[in-house]
Amino acid sequence: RSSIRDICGPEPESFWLGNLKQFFMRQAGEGDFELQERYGRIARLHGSIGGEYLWVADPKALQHIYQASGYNYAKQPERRALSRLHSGHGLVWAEGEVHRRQRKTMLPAFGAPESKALLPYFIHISESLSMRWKDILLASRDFAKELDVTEWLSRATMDAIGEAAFDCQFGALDNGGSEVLRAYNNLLPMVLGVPTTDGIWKRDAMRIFNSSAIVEWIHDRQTNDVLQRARECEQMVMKVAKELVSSKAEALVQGKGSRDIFSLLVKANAAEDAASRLSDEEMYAEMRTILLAGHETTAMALSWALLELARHPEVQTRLREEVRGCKRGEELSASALDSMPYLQAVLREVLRVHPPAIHNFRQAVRDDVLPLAHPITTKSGSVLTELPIQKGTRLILSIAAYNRDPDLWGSDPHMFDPDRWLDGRVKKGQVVGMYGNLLSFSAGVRGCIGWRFAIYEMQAFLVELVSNFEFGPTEDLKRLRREPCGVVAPMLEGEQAVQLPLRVSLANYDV
Ligand code: HEM
Repeated sequence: RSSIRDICGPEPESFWLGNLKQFFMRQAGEGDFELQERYGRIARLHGSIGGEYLWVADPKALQHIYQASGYNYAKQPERRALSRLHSGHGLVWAEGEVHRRQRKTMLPAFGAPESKALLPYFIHISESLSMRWKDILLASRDFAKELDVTEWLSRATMDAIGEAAFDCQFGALDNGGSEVLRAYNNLLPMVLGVPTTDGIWKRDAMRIFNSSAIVEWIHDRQTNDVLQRARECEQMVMKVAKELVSSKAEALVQGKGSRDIFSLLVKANAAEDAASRLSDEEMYAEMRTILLAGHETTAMALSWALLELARHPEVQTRLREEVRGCKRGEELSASALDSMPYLQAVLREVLRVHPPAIHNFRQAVRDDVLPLAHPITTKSGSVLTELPIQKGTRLILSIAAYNRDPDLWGSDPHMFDPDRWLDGRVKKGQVVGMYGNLLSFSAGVRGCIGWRFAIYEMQAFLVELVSNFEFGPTEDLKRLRREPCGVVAPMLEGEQAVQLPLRVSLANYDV
């Protein structure tokens, strides 16, 4: 018998989909916030055709799963199989020993000094974006224009990944980039898609095989538009990956190593003993992984940041004043960024309210007992301070709900208010997440390897854009939706494309 059958949760809407339609076919996080409101931090959800999930937002339980349990909570097999479609057998896909080996080789490229050394790349790309926008605004009637900022940020973060991760000029800002890069644009929303009843059912029903190898075998024999696009993308990027791996290896032999992520990875791999070294196939997969994991996530986080600045002009003005006061025309340095507390507070608040990924999906590898920070009362009336978990239990770890827990972030967790980070409202103590105790970068052995890279990149972009431009809302924002499609993407009601139209104008220099 399932150990979670006695846990409270909503009644299933249907046998075919359980609660999955009401949970997933909403704007990002709405299903989570409703469970949080009604059941607290632990709930049971019904999956398709009799399946079930344990939904977890309790900080102590999450800390146990992410931090203390190592590989005891593995990725769900059918989700791993999906990740193979967009990034191959690389780090996002790998489990257990294979993951440990891949991650050990990749870690040195993502350390604190290595990430800090990438700041000049990010400054350079953010200035290029700024110049493009200035050209557009200066040519417009009142130096203001409605721009789809997500489209621009997607291109800019693609160029940033190109330079900082691969030492390649992708040219996405200048000319939309090559065929490969255009294929990567919006790949996640395309492959994982805005949830539909059909899509949710098909994805969840794969659960019955309980094997990523079988689901991958099925994917390899299916044809549909999504799989076709994923395959084309793979073929295109593999060509580039092969060239890149051999040119980096050649540069290393000639002693011409560079500081980009991939050069460091090739170097670290060459230093490994033969048994733990990444194969060529794995290196190609890591390139695809970094391209995808490091591109859309940052573009979306920056988009939500500009949206919140547009909605909160007082935050925008205060941030601009701090940035201009600290920067004073000098080249931006990491220590200058550290001297901007409001910038740090704004960035943390954006990542708290708008985490680009809102769930992690896991499965218990063995029987376990979850400790709970907040006791729960079961359907039969027992009060539990810890929860037994049976091997095979499927869990939905809610980044969205944890990031809005009133016990951790203050009594108004749904409000965007950077001041909570400065006035003591944010609770200190139990550490679950890796940046500001947020779960936005996940945590533990599978936590985001690129989080420092992302933080430097986003800081560089925010400093450049806020000091030069003013952001305001547009009429279209009345139709704005936060769509969960691999990453949380802005879309407009009734339209399919990822987009965020904001009014952008030149910022006043007298302020
Ligand atoms: C705002 C930006 C970012 C956010 C919010 C973010 C978030 C995350 C999250 C939640 C995970 C865990 C996924 C899971 O376990 O299923 C993850 C993993 C990962 N991220 Fe990031 N990420 C960001 C930027 C980046 C960047 C810039 C890079 C690389 C340059 C990167 C590379 C990776 C990789 C390789 C993994 C897999 C780690 C592993 O499984 O060991 N991410 N990220």
